[in-house]
Amino acid sequence: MIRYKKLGYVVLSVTDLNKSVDFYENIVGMEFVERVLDAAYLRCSGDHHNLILEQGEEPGLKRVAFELEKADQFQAVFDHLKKQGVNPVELSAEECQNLAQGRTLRFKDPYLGVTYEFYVQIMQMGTPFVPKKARITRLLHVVYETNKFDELFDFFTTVLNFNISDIQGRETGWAWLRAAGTPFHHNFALTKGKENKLNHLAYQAQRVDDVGIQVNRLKDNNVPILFGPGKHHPSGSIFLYFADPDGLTIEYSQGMEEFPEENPREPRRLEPTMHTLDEWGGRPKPGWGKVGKLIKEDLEKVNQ
Ligand SMILES: CC(C)C(=O)/C=C/C(C(=O)O)=C(/O)C(=O)O
Ligand SMILES: [Fe+2]
Repeated sequence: MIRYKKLGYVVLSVTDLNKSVDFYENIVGMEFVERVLDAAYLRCSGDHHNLILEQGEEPGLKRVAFELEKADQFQAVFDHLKKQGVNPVELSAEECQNLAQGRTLRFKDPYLGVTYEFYVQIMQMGTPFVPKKARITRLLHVVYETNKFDELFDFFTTVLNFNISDIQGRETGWAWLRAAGTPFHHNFALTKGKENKLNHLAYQAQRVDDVGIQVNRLKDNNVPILFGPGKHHPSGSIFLYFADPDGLTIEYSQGMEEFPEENPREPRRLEPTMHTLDEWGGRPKPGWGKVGKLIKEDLEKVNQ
């Protein structure tokens, strides 16, 4: 079965590339690596990229990329996805080189048509990532709102080998999932909704101080705070949500629960209360999770 090293990066479509590069570098705290035509690569680790921003018509999520645990698993994963009828496409050596990655495959989930990418051996930069602003340590998770909750839940847990960390039942369904091999409470989460859209992206903040520092940086730069600081009951993390230049919801998350590989705790069914949402009693602003199209990519263009 598939095992993962981490959630590696996402590709976002943004309406003003220059403005968004400035935001993700100087407000979120990533490091700009390079720009190739209408795409900008940024990092928050030793990897060549942990975020690709692409100039687009509307803001949204174009691709979610996971690094596989080991390079020698690539072919078995490709064959597994093919057997599951997911129709993976392997990128050409030239495409992979352009992406500064090793072997790379892409496929679409059969329900929302979002593009997923599994890759190995991303280029390691010559110098370590040194946070200039708040100490962010990784891209932590992606959360969708979807009206295909049950289908996606099954797809991630049975086909893609994601473990269930917690669920929240009934109409406000939530599921927090972790890719097999990774320790964090969730690197992917789903919430039931009327639409199919990106709810938010989260970066891990190293210390509580980094959340506090970010509150003041957002205020000093007139960046809208959408929710928090607060404390999420599911992962126990302290959170702070804010809007990027297009209104996409970005989260700083500190102190997320980590699961051991051996004998992890059982998933819980959490009560759908405001306490689950924020143990400190806060409420999200109307803009929270509002903006973020799930943008379908044309996989036929891969390798053209
Ligand atoms: C908004 C829901 C109900 C919630 O509680 C979210 C929890 C967490 C967490 O516990 O870390 C998230 O970060 C999340 O779902 O993204
Ligand atoms: Fe989150």
